Amino acid sequence: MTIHNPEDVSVYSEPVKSAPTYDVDRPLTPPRSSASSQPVSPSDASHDTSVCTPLVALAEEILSNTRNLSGFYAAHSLPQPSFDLDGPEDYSNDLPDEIQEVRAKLRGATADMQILAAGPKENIMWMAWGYHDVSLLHYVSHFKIAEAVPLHGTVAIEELASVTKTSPDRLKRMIRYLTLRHVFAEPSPGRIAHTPSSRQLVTSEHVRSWVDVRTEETGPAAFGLVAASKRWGTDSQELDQTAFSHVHSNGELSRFGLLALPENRHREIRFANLMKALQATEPYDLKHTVSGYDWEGLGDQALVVDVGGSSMAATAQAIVRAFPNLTVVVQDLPTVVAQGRKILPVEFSDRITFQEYDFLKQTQPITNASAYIFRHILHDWSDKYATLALRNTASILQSGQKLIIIDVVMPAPRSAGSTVERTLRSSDMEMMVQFNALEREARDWEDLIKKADPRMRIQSIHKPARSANSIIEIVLEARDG
Ligand SMILES: C[S@@+](CC[C@H](N)C(=O)[O-])C[C@H]1O[C@@H](n2cnc3c(N)ncnc32)[C@H](O)[C@@H]1O
Repeated sequence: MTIHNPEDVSVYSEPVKSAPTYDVDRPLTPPRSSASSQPVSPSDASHDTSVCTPLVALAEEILSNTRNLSGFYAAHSLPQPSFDLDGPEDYSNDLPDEIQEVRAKLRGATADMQILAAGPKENIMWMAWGYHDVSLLHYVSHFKIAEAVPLHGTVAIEELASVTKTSPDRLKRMIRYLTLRHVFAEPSPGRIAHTPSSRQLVTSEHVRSWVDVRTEETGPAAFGLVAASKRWGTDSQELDQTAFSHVHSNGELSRFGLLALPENRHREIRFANLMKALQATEPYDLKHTVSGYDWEGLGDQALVVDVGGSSMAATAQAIVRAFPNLTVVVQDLPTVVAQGRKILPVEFSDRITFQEYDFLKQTQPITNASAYIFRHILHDWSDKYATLALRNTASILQSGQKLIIIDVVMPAPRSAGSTVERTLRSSDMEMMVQFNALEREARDWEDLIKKADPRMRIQSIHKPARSANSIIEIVLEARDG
C-alpha cells in the first residue's frame, strides 16, 4: 500500500501540536502546600510572574495565534470576533488554509487551557455536568423560544414565556444558564435578546436541524449506550441492537428504519438538512472527491458506478461536471432511486442514470465499469455488513477495475491536532451510537478489505489537504482460475 504524501493519513491541515500532558505518576495535589498549608495569595511577595510553566507556554501559544488571527481579520477589513449581539454569525468563511490552521490551533489550545486551568479534579467533575447545555437547547428548540425573540431588539421574559406557553420563572433560569454560553443575552434585567449564536436557530434551517437531531435523537441515544450494551452485549454488529434503536424504538427498528416510517417524514427532512450542514463545511466538501482522484485516468468514456449514491447524486454530478467524458450509474434502494430520477437536472440526463440495487442482498449487476465508488457508505456499517457490501461488488471485479472507498481514515491519536481529532472522534462515537459502526483506521480498512475478498488490496490512500475524507483505491490483482 502506498500512502501519497506522508501527511495523508492525518486529517486536514492542522499541524501536530504537542498537547500539555499530565505526569501520570505525579500526585494530584497542587504544589503550593510544601512549606505552608496557607493558600497562596495573588499578592504574595514571593509571587514570580516571569516563570515559564506549561500554563504560560500554552497561554503564549494562544496569544500568538490570537494575534495572528486578529491581524488577518484587520488586514482584510473583516469583522473581529466579538460578543457583539449584532455581530456576524460566522467568522470562518473563505479563510485561506493557513488562517484556518491558526483558528484550529487556537481552538485546540484554548480547550486545553480550560482543562489545565480547571485542574484534574474539576475537569472531570465539570465534564460530567455538561449535559445541561444539550438539554436546555432541547427545551429551547421544542418550545420554539428562539422564534419568539425578536431578531434584533429585546423582549420581556414574561412576554416570551406567555407566547411560548412556558413558565416565566423556569424560562428565566434556563436562559440565564444559556447566556453564559452566549446563547441569548439579557442586556437589561428581565429583557432577552438574541446573540449571533441563538439567532442561528431562527435564521439557519441547517443549524436548526443539526440542533434538533442532536438534542432530540442522537443525544438521548448516546445515553442508551450502557442499556444497549447490557441488553445485547458490548460488541453487537446489528443495526437494530444499537443505543439509538434501544432508546427510540425499544430495539424494534434501526436508525434508518425509524426514519423511513411515514410519520417520521419531518425527521427524514431534518436528517437530510443535518447532512447538508455537514457537507457545506470545508472538510466534507465534494471538491476533494473531484480533485483528489485521477478520474481522467480511468480512460475516455469510462463508466463509473456510485454504489449508494443517494437521490441527490451529488458525487455523480460533481464528477461528470468536471470530467464530461465519464458516465455514472447511481445505485441505491428503490424509493431513493425513484426520487433521484425525479429530481435529476436535465443537463445530466445523458451521463447519469439510476439503478435499483441493494448492496447487502445482491451481487453487483454492472460488470463492465472502470470504477465502483463507495462514498460515505461503509462507516455506517459494522464490519459484518461492510464486508458483505464490499464482497457483493468484489465478486465481479476483474483485474484492472477499481473499487474506490471515500471515507474517513482515522488519524493516529494526537497526530492531527485536537480540534480536528475531536470532530473525527465525535463522528466515530456517532457511528457507534446510531449504527454499531465506526470510523476506521488504515489498519481497519486493510483488514476489512482482506476479509471481504483476500484477492483485493489497497493500492493507495490519499487524503486531500483539508479534507476529512481519504480516497482509498483498491485493486484486484489476479483472479484464480
Ligand atoms: C450516507 S448516504 C451516502 C450518500 C452518498 N454516497 C454521499 O456520498 O453523499 C448512504 C446512502 O446509502 C444508501 N443505502 C443504504 N442502504 C443501502 C442498501 N442496502 N443498498 C443500497 N443503498 C443503500 C442510502 O439510501 C443512502 O443514499
